Amino acid sequence: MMKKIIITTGGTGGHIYPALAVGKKLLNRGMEVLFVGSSTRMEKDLVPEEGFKFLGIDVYPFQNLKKIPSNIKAFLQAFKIVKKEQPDIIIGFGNYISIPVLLAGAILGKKIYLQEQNADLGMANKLFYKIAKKCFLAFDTTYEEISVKDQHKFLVTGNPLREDIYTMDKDAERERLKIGKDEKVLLVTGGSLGAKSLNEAVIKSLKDIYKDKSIRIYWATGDKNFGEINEKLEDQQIKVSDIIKPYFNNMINVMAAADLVVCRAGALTVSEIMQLEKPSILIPYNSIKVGQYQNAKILSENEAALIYSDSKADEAIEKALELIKNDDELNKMSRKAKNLKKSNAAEKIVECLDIWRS
Ligand SMILES: CC(=O)N[C@H]1[C@@H](OP(=O)(O)OP(=O)(O)OC[C@H]2O[C@@H](n3ccc(=O)[nH]c3=O)[C@H](O)[C@@H]2O)O[C@H](CO)[C@@H](O)[C@@H]1O
Repeated sequence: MMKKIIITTGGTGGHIYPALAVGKKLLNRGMEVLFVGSSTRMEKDLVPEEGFKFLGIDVYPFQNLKKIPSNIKAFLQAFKIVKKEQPDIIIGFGNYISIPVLLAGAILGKKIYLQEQNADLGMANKLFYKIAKKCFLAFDTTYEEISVKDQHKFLVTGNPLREDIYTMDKDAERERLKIGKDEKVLLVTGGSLGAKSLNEAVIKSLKDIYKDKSIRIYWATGDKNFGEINEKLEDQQIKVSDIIKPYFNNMINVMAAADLVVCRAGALTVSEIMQLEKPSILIPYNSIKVGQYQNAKILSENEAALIYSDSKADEAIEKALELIKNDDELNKMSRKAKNLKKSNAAEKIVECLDIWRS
């Protein structure tokens, strides 16, 4: 009989893309896959666009006490879904959004698996790993921090990335983007939501960057800031073209073509940097809650990246413009990033799931 898997996740690209990567592997191997996420956030569009069945529940961050009634409702919605669908397993990809389905799954005695994208275990995964069959980790450092008695619950696989990244070639992508032989590509990205401080720093230097014909910038601004940025650039008489966009659907291709990446330290971006062997300058989002500094440290402690604080975003851009001209240093950083990569995580995760016996 066809096995059924519920995947639960949402909120940001960093939680959704790895879930989609695993979902696709499962579909290809003949499994039935159902996604459950928030009815209001990115996953409600992203997941169906990728051809998956999606059910939305009305879940909100648990710190928001006003939302308690709504979250009770979300749990009841999740309970109904799990009871009706009778999945063989449930896989949670972190975020508060995954909590109602995982809780329902636990009560109904379902096999639970987890995936943690970040260096530090997030709240949802901390809550559930003890009852899970396995929690798949992106980074070795996370495993090393876990108490010895719990380590058997964890397996380091790397982050599941979009499949095409594993065959991506820098020269081919540069050709496709019509990048000249002597042109240096600087990619600036604030993650799936954009980064205000980073955007402001870029605006300040954009005229200089444009003047320097040897540098081509690709800049993902995020949706929120794009309108405002557009106005500011118009004031400076800079034309927004296809290299400055709120969001790049072809981010992996642009990153493959890049010589240097300046970005936040979301876990997926960090894993993509490793996979594509890119030197980077990281400006972690400065909320302790999301743990981006810990992600950034993995690259910087291995000399593959430099870290700047949010308040030093201007300096980070200045440094980027200097570093991008230093091939020796870029090559060295690239080699260090290469040492950290862990390929084919989705495949490894799927192999470990207890669904292959009839
Ligand atoms: C503010 C916040 O809560 N951030 C969290 C969120 O990050 P967030 O979703 O911002 O960041 P990630 O770097 O993990 O993932 C972003 C993903 O979106 C893609 N992308 C991004 C921009 C773009 O224009 N096009 C595009 O395709 C990237 O290639 C990447 O695959 O989830 C991550 C994974 O749990 C966490 O590490 C972050 O701390």
